[in-house]
Amino acid sequence: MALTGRIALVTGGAQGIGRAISEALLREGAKVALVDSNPEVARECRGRLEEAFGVGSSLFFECDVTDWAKLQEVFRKTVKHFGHLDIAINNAGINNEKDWQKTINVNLTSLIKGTYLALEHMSRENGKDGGVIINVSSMAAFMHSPHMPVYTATKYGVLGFTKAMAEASAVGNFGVRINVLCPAYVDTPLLQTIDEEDKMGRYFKYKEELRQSMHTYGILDPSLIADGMMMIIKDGSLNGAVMKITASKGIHFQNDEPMSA
Ligand SMILES: NC(=O)C1=CN([C@@H]2O[C@H](COP(=O)(O)OP(=O)(O)OC[C@H]3O[C@@H](n4cnc5c(N)ncnc54)[C@H](O)[C@@H]3O)[C@@H](O)[C@H]2O)C=CC1
Ligand SMILES: CCCCCC(=O)/C=C/[C@H]1C=CC(=O)[C@@H]1CCCCCCC(=O)O
Repeated sequence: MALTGRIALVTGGAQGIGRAISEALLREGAKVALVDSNPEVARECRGRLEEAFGVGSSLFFECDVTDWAKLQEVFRKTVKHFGHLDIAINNAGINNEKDWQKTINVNLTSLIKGTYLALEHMSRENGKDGGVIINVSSMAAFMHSPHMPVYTATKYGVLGFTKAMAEASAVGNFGVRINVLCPAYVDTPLLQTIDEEDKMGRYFKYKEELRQSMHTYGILDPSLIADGMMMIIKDGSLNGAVMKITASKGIHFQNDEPMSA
Protein backbone atom coordinates (compact mmCIF):
# COMPACT_ATOMS: atom_id res chain seq x y z
CA MET A 1 0.00 0.00 0.00
CA ALA A 2 1.55 3.31 -1.11
CA LEU A 3 0.78 5.83 1.55
CA THR A 4 0.35 9.21 -0.13
CA GLY A 5 -3.14 10.39 0.72
CA ARG A 6 -3.94 7.33 2.82
CA ILE A 7 -5.85 7.96 6.04
CA ALA A 8 -4.74 6.36 9.31
CA LEU A 9 -6.17 6.37 12.83
CA VAL A 10 -3.80 5.62 15.70
CA THR A 11 -4.98 5.13 19.28
CA GLY A 12 -2.46 6.17 21.91
CA GLY A 13 -0.91 8.16 19.10
CA ALA A 14 0.60 11.03 21.08
CA GLN A 15 3.43 9.20 22.84
CA GLY A 16 5.75 6.23 22.62
CA ILE A 17 5.07 3.64 19.94
CA GLY A 18 1.90 5.39 18.75
CA ARG A 19 3.76 8.64 18.18
CA ALA A 20 6.56 6.82 16.35
CA ILE A 21 4.15 5.21 13.89
CA SER A 22 2.18 8.45 13.49
CA GLU A 23 5.38 10.30 12.52
CA ALA A 24 6.39 7.48 10.16
CA LEU A 25 2.99 7.59 8.45
CA LEU A 26 3.14 11.38 8.08
CA ARG A 27 6.66 11.16 6.63
CA GLU A 28 5.29 8.81 3.96
CA GLY A 29 2.53 11.25 3.01
CA ALA A 30 -0.35 9.70 4.89
CA LYS A 31 -2.75 11.74 6.98
CA VAL A 32 -3.23 10.70 10.58
CA ALA A 33 -5.95 10.97 13.23
CA LEU A 34 -4.24 10.69 16.60
CA VAL A 35 -6.46 9.51 19.46
CA ASP A 36 -5.15 9.97 22.97
CA SER A 37 -6.53 10.48 26.47
CA ASN A 38 -3.61 12.60 27.72
CA PRO A 39 -4.18 16.25 26.72
CA GLU A 40 -0.73 17.45 27.78
CA VAL A 41 1.10 14.80 25.80
CA ALA A 42 -1.22 15.36 22.83
CA ARG A 43 -0.68 19.13 22.92
CA GLU A 44 3.10 18.76 22.79
CA CYS A 45 2.87 16.13 20.08
CA ARG A 46 0.44 18.22 18.00
CA GLY A 47 2.79 21.21 18.07
CA ARG A 48 5.73 19.14 16.89
CA LEU A 49 3.82 17.29 14.16
CA GLU A 50 2.17 20.40 12.76
CA GLU A 51 5.55 22.14 12.73
CA ALA A 52 7.12 19.21 10.89
CA PHE A 53 4.31 18.16 8.56
CA GLY A 54 1.98 21.16 8.35
CA VAL A 55 -1.36 21.98 9.85
CA GLY A 56 -4.07 19.73 8.39
CA SER A 57 -1.86 16.65 7.98
CA SER A 58 -3.11 15.34 11.29
CA LEU A 59 -6.20 15.49 13.45
CA PHE A 60 -6.07 15.22 17.22
CA PHE A 61 -8.86 13.78 19.33
CA GLU A 62 -8.80 13.80 23.12
CA CYS A 63 -10.53 10.50 23.76
CA ASP A 64 -10.32 7.71 26.28
CA VAL A 65 -10.71 4.56 24.17
CA THR A 66 -12.83 3.04 26.94
CA ASP A 67 -15.49 5.69 26.20
CA TRP A 68 -17.38 3.74 23.55
CA ALA A 69 -19.57 6.63 22.37
CA LYS A 70 -16.58 8.97 22.13
CA LEU A 71 -14.54 6.38 20.21
CA GLN A 72 -17.42 5.90 17.77
CA GLU A 73 -17.56 9.68 17.31
CA VAL A 74 -13.80 9.86 16.70
CA PHE A 75 -13.96 7.27 13.93
CA ARG A 76 -16.98 9.01 12.42
CA LYS A 77 -15.34 12.45 12.55
CA THR A 78 -12.11 11.09 11.03
CA VAL A 79 -13.98 9.63 8.05
CA LYS A 80 -16.11 12.76 7.70
CA HIS A 81 -13.03 14.99 7.71
CA PHE A 82 -10.74 12.95 5.46
CA GLY A 83 -13.38 11.11 3.41
CA HIS A 84 -12.36 7.53 4.19
CA LEU A 85 -10.24 5.32 6.46
CA ASP A 86 -7.46 3.00 5.20
CA ILE A 87 -5.35 2.14 8.25
CA ALA A 88 -6.32 1.61 11.90
CA ILE A 89 -3.71 0.95 14.59
CA ASN A 90 -5.13 -0.14 17.95
CA ASN A 91 -2.09 0.74 20.01
CA ALA A 92 -3.35 2.38 23.24
CA GLY A 93 -2.40 0.26 26.23
CA ILE A 94 -1.54 0.51 29.90
CA ASN A 95 0.14 -1.51 32.61
CA ASN A 96 -1.84 -1.35 35.84
CA GLU A 97 -1.93 -4.48 37.97
CA LYS A 98 -3.60 -2.58 40.79
CA ASP A 99 -6.57 -1.37 38.74
CA TRP A 100 -6.42 -4.53 36.66
CA GLN A 101 -9.97 -4.20 35.39
CA LYS A 102 -8.97 -0.90 33.78
CA THR A 103 -6.07 -2.73 32.13
CA ILE A 104 -8.50 -5.26 30.63
CA ASN A 105 -10.82 -2.44 29.54
CA VAL A 106 -8.10 -0.43 27.81
CA ASN A 107 -5.84 -3.18 26.42
CA LEU A 108 -8.43 -5.72 25.29
CA THR A 109 -12.07 -4.57 25.44
CA SER A 110 -11.36 -1.21 23.79
CA LEU A 111 -9.06 -2.83 21.22
CA ILE A 112 -11.90 -5.17 20.25
CA LYS A 113 -14.21 -2.17 19.92
CA GLY A 114 -11.57 -0.32 17.89
CA THR A 115 -11.26 -3.29 15.56
CA TYR A 116 -15.02 -3.46 15.02
CA LEU A 117 -15.24 0.30 14.46
CA ALA A 118 -12.43 0.10 11.91
CA LEU A 119 -14.27 -2.68 10.08
CA GLU A 120 -17.44 -0.56 10.11
CA HIS A 121 -15.58 2.06 8.10
CA MET A 122 -13.38 -0.24 5.97
CA SER A 123 -15.05 -3.57 5.30
CA ARG A 124 -16.46 -4.51 1.92
CA GLU A 125 -19.35 -5.95 3.97
CA ASN A 126 -20.35 -2.33 4.53
CA GLY A 127 -19.66 -1.20 0.98
CA LYS A 128 -16.27 0.24 1.89
CA ASP A 129 -12.96 -0.16 0.07
CA GLY A 130 -10.95 -2.32 2.49
CA GLY A 131 -7.84 -1.47 4.49
CA VAL A 132 -5.46 -2.74 7.12
CA ILE A 133 -5.72 -3.06 10.90
CA ILE A 134 -2.73 -3.52 13.23
CA ASN A 135 -3.42 -4.55 16.82
CA VAL A 136 -0.61 -4.20 19.33
CA SER A 137 0.01 -7.16 21.62
CA SER A 138 3.41 -7.91 23.21
CA MET A 139 6.07 -10.55 23.58
CA ALA A 140 4.39 -11.00 26.97
CA ALA A 141 1.97 -13.18 24.95
CA PHE A 142 4.83 -15.61 24.38
CA MET A 143 7.08 -15.13 27.42
CA HIS A 144 4.69 -14.40 30.27
CA SER A 145 5.91 -12.47 33.25
CA PRO A 146 4.83 -13.40 36.81
CA HIS A 147 5.02 -9.67 37.58
CA MET A 148 2.19 -8.54 35.32
CA PRO A 149 -0.37 -11.35 35.01
CA VAL A 150 -3.34 -9.24 33.92
CA TYR A 151 -1.28 -7.24 31.40
CA THR A 152 -0.09 -10.61 30.09
CA ALA A 153 -3.66 -11.91 29.88
CA THR A 154 -4.74 -8.90 27.83
CA LYS A 155 -1.88 -9.38 25.39
CA TYR A 156 -2.69 -13.07 24.99
CA GLY A 157 -6.25 -11.95 24.31
CA VAL A 158 -5.17 -9.43 21.68
CA LEU A 159 -3.13 -12.13 19.95
CA GLY A 160 -5.95 -14.65 19.82
CA PHE A 161 -8.65 -12.14 18.90
CA THR A 162 -6.59 -10.67 16.08
CA LYS A 163 -5.68 -14.05 14.57
CA ALA A 164 -9.34 -15.07 14.68
CA MET A 165 -10.47 -11.78 13.14
CA ALA A 166 -7.96 -12.13 10.33
CA GLU A 167 -9.47 -15.49 9.46
CA ALA A 168 -13.00 -14.02 9.73
CA SER A 169 -11.94 -11.27 7.33
CA ALA A 170 -10.59 -13.79 4.83
CA VAL A 171 -13.68 -16.02 5.05
CA GLY A 172 -16.03 -13.06 4.93
CA ASN A 173 -14.12 -11.25 2.16
CA PHE A 174 -13.96 -8.06 4.22
CA GLY A 175 -11.07 -6.77 2.13
CA VAL A 176 -9.36 -5.82 5.40
CA ARG A 177 -5.98 -7.25 6.42
CA ILE A 178 -5.82 -7.72 10.20
CA ASN A 179 -2.41 -8.33 11.80
CA VAL A 180 -0.85 -8.33 15.27
CA LEU A 181 2.46 -6.91 16.41
CA CYS A 182 4.33 -8.21 19.48
CA PRO A 183 7.22 -6.09 20.66
CA ALA A 184 9.60 -6.93 23.48
CA TYR A 185 10.54 -4.07 25.84
CA VAL A 186 10.44 -0.67 24.11
CA ASP A 187 11.94 2.60 25.38
CA THR A 188 8.74 4.48 26.20
CA PRO A 189 7.19 6.00 29.35
CA LEU A 190 5.20 2.79 29.81
CA LEU A 191 8.34 1.12 31.18
CA GLN A 192 8.43 3.66 34.01
CA THR A 193 5.39 1.96 35.51
CA ILE A 194 7.62 -0.71 37.06
CA ASP A 195 8.75 1.97 39.54
CA GLU A 196 5.18 2.98 40.41
CA GLU A 197 3.51 1.06 43.23
CA ASP A 198 0.09 2.42 42.23
CA LYS A 199 0.56 0.63 38.88
CA MET A 200 2.36 -2.54 39.92
CA GLY A 201 0.27 -3.17 43.04
CA ARG A 202 1.20 -6.45 44.78
CA TYR A 203 4.00 -7.03 42.21
CA PHE A 204 5.85 -3.80 43.02
CA LYS A 205 8.27 -5.76 45.23
CA TYR A 206 9.50 -7.60 42.13
CA LYS A 207 10.63 -4.48 40.28
CA GLU A 208 14.32 -5.42 40.38
CA GLU A 209 13.53 -8.73 38.70
CA LEU A 210 11.66 -6.85 35.99
CA ARG A 211 14.55 -4.47 35.60
CA GLN A 212 16.86 -7.46 35.22
CA SER A 213 14.53 -8.86 32.56
CA MET A 214 14.83 -5.60 30.65
CA HIS A 215 18.59 -5.79 30.94
CA THR A 216 18.60 -9.39 29.77
CA TYR A 217 16.32 -8.91 26.78
CA GLY A 218 17.27 -5.38 25.85
CA ILE A 219 15.14 -2.31 25.25
CA LEU A 220 14.08 -1.41 21.71
CA ASP A 221 13.73 2.03 20.15
CA PRO A 222 10.12 2.94 19.23
CA SER A 223 11.27 3.67 15.67
CA LEU A 224 11.96 -0.05 15.15
CA ILE A 225 8.37 -0.83 16.07
CA ALA A 226 7.22 1.81 13.59
CA ASP A 227 9.39 0.12 10.95
CA GLY A 228 7.61 -3.15 11.63
CA MET A 229 4.21 -1.51 11.36
CA MET A 230 5.16 0.10 8.05
CA MET A 231 6.20 -3.34 6.74
CA ILE A 232 2.77 -4.70 7.64
CA ILE A 233 1.00 -1.71 6.08
CA LYS A 234 2.98 -1.91 2.82
CA ASP A 235 2.93 -5.69 2.34
CA GLY A 236 -0.49 -6.43 0.89
CA SER A 237 0.04 -10.18 1.35
CA LEU A 238 -0.01 -9.98 5.15
CA ASN A 239 -3.23 -11.01 6.86
CA GLY A 240 -3.21 -12.89 10.17
CA ALA A 241 0.52 -12.28 10.51
CA VAL A 242 2.07 -12.33 13.99
CA MET A 243 5.04 -9.97 13.88
CA LYS A 244 7.51 -10.23 16.75
CA ILE A 245 10.15 -7.56 17.39
CA THR A 246 12.99 -8.41 19.79
CA ALA A 247 16.56 -7.28 20.40
CA SER A 248 17.86 -10.78 19.67
CA LYS A 249 16.07 -11.39 16.37
CA GLY A 250 14.84 -7.98 15.24
CA ILE A 251 11.66 -7.93 13.15
CA HIS A 252 10.46 -11.49 12.49
CA PHE A 253 7.27 -13.51 12.24
CA GLN A 254 5.73 -16.25 14.36
CA ASN A 255 5.43 -19.35 12.20
CA ASP A 256 2.16 -20.94 13.18
CA GLU A 257 1.94 -24.69 13.47
CA PRO A 258 -0.44 -25.84 10.72
CA MET A 259 -3.95 -26.38 12.00
CA SER A 260 -4.45 -30.05 12.82
CA ALA A 261 -7.12 -31.73 10.67
N1 LIG B 1 6.78 -0.15 25.95
C1 LIG B 1 6.92 -1.47 25.89
O1 LIG B 1 7.88 -2.05 26.43
C2 LIG B 1 5.90 -2.30 25.18
C3 LIG B 1 4.64 -1.77 24.85
N2 LIG B 1 3.73 -2.59 24.21
C4 LIG B 1 2.40 -2.07 23.90
O2 LIG B 1 2.52 -1.00 22.98
C5 LIG B 1 1.40 -0.11 23.12
C6 LIG B 1 1.89 1.31 23.27
O3 LIG B 1 2.65 1.35 24.45
P1 LIG B 1 3.78 2.47 24.71
O4 LIG B 1 3.92 3.35 23.53
O5 LIG B 1 4.97 1.76 25.25
O6 LIG B 1 3.08 3.26 25.91
P2 LIG B 1 3.11 4.80 26.33
O7 LIG B 1 2.52 4.83 27.70
O8 LIG B 1 4.42 5.40 26.08
O9 LIG B 1 2.07 5.47 25.30
C7 LIG B 1 0.74 5.06 25.31
C8 LIG B 1 -0.13 6.20 24.85
O10 LIG B 1 -1.47 5.74 24.92
C9 LIG B 1 -2.25 6.69 25.61
N3 LIG B 1 -3.35 6.01 26.31
C10 LIG B 1 -3.25 5.22 27.41
N4 LIG B 1 -4.48 4.82 27.80
C11 LIG B 1 -5.36 5.37 26.92
C12 LIG B 1 -6.77 5.34 26.80
N5 LIG B 1 -7.53 4.68 27.67
N6 LIG B 1 -7.34 6.01 25.77
C13 LIG B 1 -6.57 6.69 24.88
N7 LIG B 1 -5.23 6.77 24.95
C14 LIG B 1 -4.64 6.11 25.97
C15 LIG B 1 -1.31 7.40 26.56
O11 LIG B 1 -1.78 8.69 26.90
C16 LIG B 1 -0.03 7.44 25.75
O12 LIG B 1 0.04 8.61 24.97
C17 LIG B 1 0.62 -0.64 24.34
O13 LIG B 1 -0.46 -1.43 23.89
C18 LIG B 1 1.65 -1.52 25.07
O14 LIG B 1 1.02 -2.54 25.83
C19 LIG B 1 4.01 -3.89 23.86
C20 LIG B 1 5.23 -4.43 24.16
C21 LIG B 1 6.25 -3.67 24.84
C1 LIG C 1 6.62 -2.88 32.36
C2 LIG C 1 5.35 -2.57 31.67
C3 LIG C 1 5.53 -2.57 30.17
C4 LIG C 1 5.54 -3.99 29.67
C5 LIG C 1 5.86 -3.99 28.23
C6 LIG C 1 5.82 -5.39 27.74
O1 LIG C 1 5.00 -5.73 26.95
C7 LIG C 1 6.78 -6.32 28.35
C8 LIG C 1 6.87 -7.57 27.97
C9 LIG C 1 7.75 -8.45 28.76
C10 LIG C 1 7.03 -9.02 29.91
C11 LIG C 1 7.52 -10.28 30.17
C12 LIG C 1 8.42 -10.62 29.13
O2 LIG C 1 9.22 -11.52 29.19
C13 LIG C 1 8.26 -9.64 28.04
C14 LIG C 1 9.54 -9.32 27.32
C15 LIG C 1 10.02 -10.53 26.60
C16 LIG C 1 11.20 -10.24 25.74
C17 LIG C 1 11.52 -11.50 24.97
C18 LIG C 1 12.70 -11.33 24.10
C19 LIG C 1 13.08 -12.72 23.61
C20 LIG C 1 14.23 -12.67 22.67
O3 LIG C 1 14.90 -11.61 22.59
O4 LIG C 1 14.45 -13.70 22.01
